[in-house]
Amino acid sequence: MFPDSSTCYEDCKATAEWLKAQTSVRPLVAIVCGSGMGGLADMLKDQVAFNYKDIPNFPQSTVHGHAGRLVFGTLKGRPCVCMQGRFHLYEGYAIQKITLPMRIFSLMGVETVILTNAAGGLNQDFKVGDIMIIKDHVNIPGFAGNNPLTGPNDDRFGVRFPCMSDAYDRDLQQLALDVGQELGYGDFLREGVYCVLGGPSFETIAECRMLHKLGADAVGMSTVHEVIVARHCGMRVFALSLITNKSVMDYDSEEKANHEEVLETSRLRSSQLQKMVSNLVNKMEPIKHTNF
Ligand SMILES: O=P(O)(O)O[C@H]1O[C@H](CO)[C@@H](O)[C@H]1O
Ligand SMILES: Nc1nc2[nH]cnc2c(=O)[nH]1
Repeated sequence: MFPDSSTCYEDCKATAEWLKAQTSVRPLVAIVCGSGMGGLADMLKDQVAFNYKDIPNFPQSTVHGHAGRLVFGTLKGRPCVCMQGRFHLYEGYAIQKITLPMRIFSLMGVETVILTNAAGGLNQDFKVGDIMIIKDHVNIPGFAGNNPLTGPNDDRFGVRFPCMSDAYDRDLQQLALDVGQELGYGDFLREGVYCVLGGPSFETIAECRMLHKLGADAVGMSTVHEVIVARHCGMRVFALSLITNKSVMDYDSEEKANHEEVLETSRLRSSQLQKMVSNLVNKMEPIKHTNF
């Protein structure tokens, strides 16, 4: 239940210092690539990349569609770091371990985190290929006490009881909507509530019906844990879901959720996702620094 020692402040600091010694890039923005969305990292210029296996204290990616590389570079002239592959609870890592990169990024000076994910569409108005800007979340593992902040609180990261009603930055949500409209994406741009489950099994029909009734528009197995830790460290958060499949809500349906469809939808939307994220990064106001 409690974090293991490899997730403590000193180890996060050691990894942040190790990375800072390997690259002169001082990222202000971190981008986390969802399943099949690793192409987002290709947008970075002057890349310096590390395999996760070479980074001290970093977990390894085990999921198809998550390459396991940390890529530094610039996007529209702004220093960024991109996780080409994230970690999920179902891979067997402690929840504190899968969120460790957020703390390392914070210690490196990152101010804004952009998270992307592939998700099933619970909202019946959503279509496969829709991009949903996340305005809120439902943390089902958290209901059972599986929260990444479980254990002793280290005040050097943040407060014991962080607020989550402002988890998703409203200005960035509006900016993303504007950017999407300008790009002509209005037909497939949505807003909604993301629900995280532990996975790796996809949902039953009864579970999908229940989650929809609870107020969730999309369901997945990631992001929320990272958001909680990023907010705990005081970073600004923007997140989006690509609706890669429609959640099965009907006993007459022949549809079956599967990871191949998830990856294929991500591939088909990769160019629009890249344009949206790069334009968002280009237009977002810096928090403290004025030199980018
Ligand atoms: O959330 P990301 O990493 O995009 O991955 C999503 O896609 C996988 C299922 O196909 C699950 O890991 C789910 O969480
Ligand atoms: N839990 C869950 N995760 C997903 N990731 C992509 N699609 C889905 C889905 O339908 N359910």
